[in-house]
Amino acid sequence: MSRQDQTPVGVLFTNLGSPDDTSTPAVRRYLREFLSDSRVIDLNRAVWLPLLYGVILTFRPRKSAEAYRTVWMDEGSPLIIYARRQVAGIQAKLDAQLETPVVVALGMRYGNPSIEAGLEELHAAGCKKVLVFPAYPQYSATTVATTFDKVSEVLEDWPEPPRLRQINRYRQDSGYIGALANSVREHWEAHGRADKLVMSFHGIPKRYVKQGDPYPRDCGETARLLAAELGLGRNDYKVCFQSRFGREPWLQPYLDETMKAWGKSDDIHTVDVMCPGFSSDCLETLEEIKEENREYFEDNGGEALRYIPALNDRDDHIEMFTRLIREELAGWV
Ligand SMILES: C=CC1=C(C)c2cc3[nH]c(cc4nc(cc5[nH]c(cc1n2)c(C)c5CCC(=O)O)C(CCC(=O)O)=C4C)c(C)c3C=C
Ligand SMILES: [Fe+2]
Ligand SMILES: [Fe+2]
Repeated sequence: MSRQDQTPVGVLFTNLGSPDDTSTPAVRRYLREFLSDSRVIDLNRAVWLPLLYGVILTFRPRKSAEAYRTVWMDEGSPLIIYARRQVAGIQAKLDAQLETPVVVALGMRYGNPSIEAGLEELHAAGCKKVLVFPAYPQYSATTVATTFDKVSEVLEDWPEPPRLRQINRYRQDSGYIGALANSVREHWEAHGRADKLVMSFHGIPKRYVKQGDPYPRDCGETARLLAAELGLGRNDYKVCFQSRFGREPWLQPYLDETMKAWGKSDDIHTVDVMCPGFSSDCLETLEEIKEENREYFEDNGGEALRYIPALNDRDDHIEMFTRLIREELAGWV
């Protein structure tokens, strides 16, 4: 049977998503969808919705839109641009490596292109089997589980949903750890080695961890494996958590407090910061780390904070994604 005659298998590649543009109304629409998700904000709706609509969606969109404008690229949101390049790169490698046709579609949990649009694209291509792959190395209910929830919600209305498989994390994958280590070594070759390496992960509320979210354990495992791969001692690096949102305690140590304290210290002059939990650069890396936290460190007396880019569309990153997908498709292709 020729390749064209075979039923294709689908891959729905997903990430968080971004606003459609950097206008305040577009950012409000995006934040409304994001922050209405009860996996992200689990507070009682009668308490949360008045706060969301009354306070947060009134004041935050304008401020966030300004921040998005500082990172926006010619073709749009960095997160979406890199995700599109990842999808194109994976598609090209799968086409070259497999006999069975595989179609890779992009779907964002919030905003566009949506998960619904991605699933419909795969349906239109004739896929009856779909692998859902959220591009988060560490599992959290706030990111991975909500992606699977959304897929189920969309498929509830379909007369014949596809058969599904899922990838729910890849925190320990040797190709992932290897690509992170390569990116650090290349940064060191180009800029020299700073006094400290910070591995900064997006935080979540501590309460979610008490309720069973394994996310910080996943972050710790990635950090330990990466440190071993780079031959780092306990004092050469530090794990921090960024992007705190709201009043309750989040995972600690907080990156911003650490950068302020290190800026004031006498023995730390330079810091390299990387974000292993972000498969693509985005607002939270390009604005919050490369701009905001660099200022916290340097304005408090630090010499230089150098940001190590996310793995984005590096070939070793695309290769790792492609291999993971092939492993997960065993028996289907
Ligand atoms: C990588 C993993 C992520 C986890 C875990 C996560 C949890 C989480 N996030 C918020 C609140 C916000 N996050 C925002 C942006 C944002 N978050 C992630 C990833 C994770 N979030 C990414 C990749 C991005 C960037 C999106 C982009 O378009 O570039 C924002 C929006 C931006 C802003 O207004 O500041 C909020 C808000 C919570 C509450 C949470 C867990 C409970
Ligand atoms: Fe977030
Ligand atoms: Fe942020």
